[in-house]
Amino acid sequence: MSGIEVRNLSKRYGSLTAVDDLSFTVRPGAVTAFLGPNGAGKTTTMRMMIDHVAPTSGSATIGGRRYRDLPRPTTVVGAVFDTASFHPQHSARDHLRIYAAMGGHPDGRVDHLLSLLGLAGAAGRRTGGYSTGMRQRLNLATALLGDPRVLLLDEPGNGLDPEGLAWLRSFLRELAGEGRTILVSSHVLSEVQQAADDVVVIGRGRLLAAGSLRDLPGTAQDVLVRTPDATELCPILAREAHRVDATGPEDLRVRGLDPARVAGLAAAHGLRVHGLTTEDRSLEELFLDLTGERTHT
Ligand SMILES: Nc1ncnc2c1ncn2[C@@H]1O[C@H](COP(=O)(O)OP(=O)(O)OP(=O)(O)O)[C@@H](O)[C@H]1O
Repeated sequence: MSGIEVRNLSKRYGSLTAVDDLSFTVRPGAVTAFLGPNGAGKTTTMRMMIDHVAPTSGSATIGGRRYRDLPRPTTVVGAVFDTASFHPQHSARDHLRIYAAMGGHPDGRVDHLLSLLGLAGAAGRRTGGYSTGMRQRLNLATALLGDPRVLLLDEPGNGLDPEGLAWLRSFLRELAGEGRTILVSSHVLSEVQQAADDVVVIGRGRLLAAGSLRDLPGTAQDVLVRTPDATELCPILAREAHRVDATGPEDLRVRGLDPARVAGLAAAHGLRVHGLTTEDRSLEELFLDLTGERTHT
């Protein structure tokens, strides 16, 4: 088993609570998007998973063990952080050889990874002249040296162009298809949405939502109700719905109830419904709602 379990994890820096009693799991064989606006605590959480930062309280385990208790951690977990840097005079091949030697990984992994990540042609060039996209690929190659079952990627899409992002998404899907556990953070949902099976959303260090993308409340559909009896119907729907908003004198937007249930509740109370339509909500909207970066109308 190589899932990640985060339990009541907190990190305080003086009076600032960067991570606030977080609990969630990340399963193998899936891409889990770790989402939250800048400063939400994503990097701090991921760094606590690999002992770069000591938790104030709580724990993070990988396959049931703390990182420090793993016998050869780089064969279990590969991590890529935004701040990773390379010696500008070293070529990508030099860089990977050094890290392979340090981790005790076979030298043969170096050329394998260079070609897997599309860097074979540039392998002899000094990394000082690499583009952002090439650096991100080299970061990934470094993390994959130990053929780890778990990958922690902190904002790997930063600075990538649309083509690079598309490549990254399909690469992550491939890795998850091999049964690996992939946790990938981003503050831009659209970067990872198409690649993700699951999401963990945090804001100000706290968990806002976690689970399968499909099962998250609100990712399905909103029901738009046109009714002259909006005032009466609104509180009735609100008892069962996730949320009901009056969008006009005769219009309600209902989240978390299917159209048949909305119609059924109206009929049961003798209230009139003149129109019932559904509207898909994008995860982007859900994300903005959850993180409070947009007030709902
Ligand atoms: N070493 C530190 N000392 C003090 N405060 C810190 C430290 N590291 C992080 N913080 C603070 O903790 C909070 C969470 O930061 P963190 O980098 O984990 O967020 P993030 O979600 O990864 O954001 P970003 O996407 O901007 O990296 C921020 O307010 C940050 O300023």
